[in-house]
Amino acid sequence: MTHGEYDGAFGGEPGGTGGTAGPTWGEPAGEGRGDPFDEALALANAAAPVRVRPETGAGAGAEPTTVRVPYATGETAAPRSSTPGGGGDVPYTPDDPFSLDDPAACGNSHASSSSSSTSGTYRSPGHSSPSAPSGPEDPPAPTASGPRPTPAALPWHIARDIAERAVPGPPAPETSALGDALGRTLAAPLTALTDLPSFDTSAMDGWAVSGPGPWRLDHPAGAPESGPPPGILAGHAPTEVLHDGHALPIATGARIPPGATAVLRSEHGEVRELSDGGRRLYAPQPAPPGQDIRPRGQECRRGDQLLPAGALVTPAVLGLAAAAGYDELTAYRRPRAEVLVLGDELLDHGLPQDGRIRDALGPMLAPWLHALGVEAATPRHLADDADTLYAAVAESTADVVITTGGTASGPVDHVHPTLRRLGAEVLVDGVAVRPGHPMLLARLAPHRHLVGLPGNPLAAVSGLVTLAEPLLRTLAARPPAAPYRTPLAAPVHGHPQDTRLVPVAYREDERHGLTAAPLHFHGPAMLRGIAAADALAVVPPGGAERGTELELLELPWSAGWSPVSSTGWTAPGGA
Ligand SMILES: Nc1nc2c(c(=O)[nH]1)N[C@H]1C(S)=C(S)[C@@H](COP(=O)(O)OP(=O)(O)OC[C@H]3O[C@@H](n4cnc5c(N)ncnc54)[C@H](O)[C@@H]3O)O[C@H]1N2
Ligand code: MOO
Repeated sequence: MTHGEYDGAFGGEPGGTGGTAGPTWGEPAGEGRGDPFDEALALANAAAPVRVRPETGAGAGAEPTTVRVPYATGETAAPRSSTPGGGGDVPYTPDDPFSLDDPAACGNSHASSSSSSTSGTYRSPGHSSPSAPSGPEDPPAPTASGPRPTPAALPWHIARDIAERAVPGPPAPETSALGDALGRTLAAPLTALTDLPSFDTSAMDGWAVSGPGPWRLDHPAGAPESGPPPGILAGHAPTEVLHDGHALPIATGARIPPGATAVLRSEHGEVRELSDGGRRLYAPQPAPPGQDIRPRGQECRRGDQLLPAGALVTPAVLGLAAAAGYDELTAYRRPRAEVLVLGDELLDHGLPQDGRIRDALGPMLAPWLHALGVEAATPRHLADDADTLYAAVAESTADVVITTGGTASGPVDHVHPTLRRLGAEVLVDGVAVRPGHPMLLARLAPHRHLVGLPGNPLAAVSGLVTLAEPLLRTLAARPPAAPYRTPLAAPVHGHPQDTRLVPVAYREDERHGLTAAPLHFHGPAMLRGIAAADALAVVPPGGAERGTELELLELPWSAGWSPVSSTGWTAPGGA
């Protein structure tokens, strides 16, 4: 299929994105403080210009050029064709900043607002923590419209680092019933409460034998005199000693009787009737001592560490813990997230009509959060109303409130004004990443945060993996995914200054082995690419050639993380 998706994600004003005209946010840049975290936070609130242009690569040395992107224009670039199938995207041409899917949304940086006003209500990290919001009635709602001061977009890796370190660690661990621990992180090592197996166990159906054969087949004590000997079944606790030259039928998993030296599989032995009425067991091969016996403690001894603290409780871990004698586990509780979907244009069912579209984020975010080990209540769709948003955020009891939409500076983009009204401390206000650069992270109270995802659906995914995932990972005490790099199956063009996150699918390549093939339909308003993707490739400014090894962010369902369903948490005010 030939199609021409091109996100055009790099028109606009690169200099603006880089924060060349950053206003004062209350505290100077943290030069010389030594702590990269403080410095990164200072970047987010920098008074001084912050440049994110790469030192090397395609954008190196180039002066930022101002490219005006018509916001509402009749001009529409004709779809370009690109190579069918595989991947790679259309090269960036600086004189044509138009996106085929949405020129305005991506071309023009949110940083292009040139207001030099300062924000007295944003608090820099150096200020004392804001108190928890008191209620929807105070203070008054500021208006959403009008230019917003230009924050400095943070480099993508720094923004992720800030999100990961926005909380010092997880809340205190809890002890829960075994099943409730699924998807959580162990707060203490899993130590065997018993030997495993806890007794010498038959590994096969057959006969427990003592010494070399042939063996006289005993009739177990208490068994009926007629009929085949029932033998020792799993769950029995044989006490009678099996003497040398004797055998007893035994089932897989049954406890080996005292005196037995081996197990002979049923298919390896033959029973013959004797003239005295007894029966004898013959085997063509000898039964060496220990054959088909699982010795007590073979897997572990009581007190052995089976898993370290910090291990993710997967279904397999639940099984191991049960086998090792656990009824409860002590693990970090799942962080609670509340998703607030903003936008009067959104429909929750049926076909898009009359300028209204389906909400693509509500159905996507809750299960995505579950896959990250987060307890996410059913997303709430809020009207585009400042007071409604203020009340919902102020009253939320979630560890992390995740909003979608309303991050830009349109007439009904209420997220920034609401944060100012709440006295929130903005930790990240814009990230040098495409799509999704208007994403934000704010501290509402010492242990409550808000992640503002842009409304364009792939931009929201970008915000989710950039800011929400690292924050929630720290809250859940989950380790970061192991760094993963894979060669590109096709070239990917880059933004001059910003990182790009591009959906990719794994493909076998004759030359490079397993590769990441860039997918089409990666425009900020599109989900078609990500829905077919295994991962997001982190494309550095300037782009990458075929064969270049790029960092990949695997999607939760391809990385093998355990999905966890929501377990009955209902957000206050939630349906
Ligand atoms: N003057 C400027 N305008 C915009 C800029 C800018 O820098 N200057 N940035 C653009 C970029 S980039 C993005 S991304 C968006 C972010 O906008 P918001 O976060 O304020 O989101 P909305 O305006 O509410 O919506 C944007 C877009 O996404 C659609 N949307 C919203 N929610 C959903 C949903 N749940 N499911 C499906 N689609 C959704 C919405 O209808 C809009 O089409 O701002 C640009 N503007
Ligand atoms: O175009 Mo925006 O980059 O979707 O974030």
